[in-house]
Amino acid sequence: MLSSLRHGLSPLNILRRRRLHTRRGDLLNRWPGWEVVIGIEVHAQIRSRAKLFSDTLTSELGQPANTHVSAFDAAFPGTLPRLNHKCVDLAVRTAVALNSNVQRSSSFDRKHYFYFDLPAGYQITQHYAPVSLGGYLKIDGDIPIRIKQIQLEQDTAKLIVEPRTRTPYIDFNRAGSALMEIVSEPDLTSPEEASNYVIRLQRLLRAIGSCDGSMEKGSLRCDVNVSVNRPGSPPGTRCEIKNLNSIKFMYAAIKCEIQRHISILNSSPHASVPQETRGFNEDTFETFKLRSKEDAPDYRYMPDMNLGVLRLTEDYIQGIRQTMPELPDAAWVRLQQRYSLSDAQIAVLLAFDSEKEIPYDGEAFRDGPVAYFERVAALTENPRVACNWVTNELVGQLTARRETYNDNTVTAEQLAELINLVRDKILTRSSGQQLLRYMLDNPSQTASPTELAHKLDLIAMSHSSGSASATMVTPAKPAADLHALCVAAIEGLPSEAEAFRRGNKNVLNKIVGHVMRASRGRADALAAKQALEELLNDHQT
Ligand SMILES: Nc1ncnc2c1ncn2[C@@H]1O[C@H](COP(=O)(O)OP(=O)(O)OP(=O)(O)O)[C@@H](O)[C@H]1O
Ligand SMILES: [Mg+2]
Ligand SMILES: [Mg+2]
Repeated sequence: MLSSLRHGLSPLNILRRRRLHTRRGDLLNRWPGWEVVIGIEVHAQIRSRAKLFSDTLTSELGQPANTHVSAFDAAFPGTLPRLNHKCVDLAVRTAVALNSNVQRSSSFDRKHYFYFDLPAGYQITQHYAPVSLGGYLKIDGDIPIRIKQIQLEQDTAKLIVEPRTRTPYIDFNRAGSALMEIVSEPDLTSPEEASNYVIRLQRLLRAIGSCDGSMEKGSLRCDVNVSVNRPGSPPGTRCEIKNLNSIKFMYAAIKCEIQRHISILNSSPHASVPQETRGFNEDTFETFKLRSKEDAPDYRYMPDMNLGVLRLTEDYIQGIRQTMPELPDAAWVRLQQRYSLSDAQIAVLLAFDSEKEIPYDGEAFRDGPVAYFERVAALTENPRVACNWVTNELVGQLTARRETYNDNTVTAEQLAELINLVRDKILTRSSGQQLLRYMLDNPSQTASPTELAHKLDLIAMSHSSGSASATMVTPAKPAADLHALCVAAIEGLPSEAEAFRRGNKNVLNKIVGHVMRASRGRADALAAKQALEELLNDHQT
């Protein structure tokens, strides 16, 4: 423990680290006698308004087909590419966030293949000299997964096959949009780590605004390379599973592929896994062969002579470095240290934060949930309580309404005032929740929660007139109300009252429940309990 502390690890980190290492070990035991090696190529669509080499606007999913196409995107003869620097900015931003070495000079190459989705017959990519080399992304806190390179490339058109007539249709909206291919080294050792890597990468890309990270919308797609080997032997032959578009499918595909490799290798001492490119069948949850290494296309890579060398100055790279926002790992540490939030609270808050809208072309972000929480925390006394209101109540209610943070209409000032009303016992927690619901239903940036609480008759009943509620505001209904409700409850439940008087103290909860229901949540359970006890005991004497 001491030596770990000397290395700057908190006891919590040590625990987490131990758990991880045992977990890594446990996972290895799942396939006894085998080691698993995984490397992932992530294709991330760059969040830019214009495409990579034309000034056509990029499209959102669901926009009418073939409405975002320029002559260049459709490969009309005589059209020339012109590099969109906003895309370069965002790729460099990504490289910096991944601790990768941005190359002072890089270039573009043509990768040839013939398919309906590629009008020019080649894709412009960075084969020989990518924009960035090396780097790493930490998963599970402290396991670095090395990045091999980041390259810029064009996206293809979209092929849509009409299932009934099997007629292929092509939508060129996506053709020529900018992608970053982020290639990892083969450092991942289990499907869990692979999922974790992609989730972390997704979060990072969203935090810096270079990609919206949505696998559902196809803005983030993964090719996963899997091999297995005996411990101590060199890595086995990799198979690449193409185009996985959800974490769930990626996880299943890797598991299935590991088992397939192991059963091939177990089938005879001389068996070997053939190198293949495979697909994943989302219905059977199995991978299937697309092509073998022998029939792998010859891409005939060659430099694209229409594009010069991309040269970046040190000043430019430094400029991007200086505009980096806070990254998720740093935010985690800050939230922990400044506000003493629990791991669970931070996890929810950061997950919620990733719901914020991603601006285009690296424009400034609007404040997200973390900044919102911090404003609420500054106006209230207890950050943990503030965080609970943001993560449980606000997130909970927005989720129940099928909304996200971007739909939230309650200002930080309003939520803080509401929290303080509950803190001062002017509102019970349940009335606070009701008030929040009302405020979401009736958006108004100027409404005062205190006034609304009066208007809606939500002010807490208190058994003592000297309570905070009496000093802060004039309760619409005085403490007498609670008294009256307690009297009514005792009258309404005579046998329970009798049981209590005979010494059955548990029955009091039932009477309290009655009062709480009758008060529509305005009564404080503890105050009701005390008032009932006083009444029942008084009557006894
Ligand atoms: N033995 C192995 N087992 C699993 N993954 C591996 C192994 N060797 C390499 N990889 C991974 O395979 C991926 C190779 O990607 P890379 O883009 O370099 O080449 P490629 O797949 O041949 O090219 P393309 O971009 O045309 O698909 C990397 O993520 C790398 O980490
Ligand atoms: Mg690749
Ligand atoms: Mg590949």
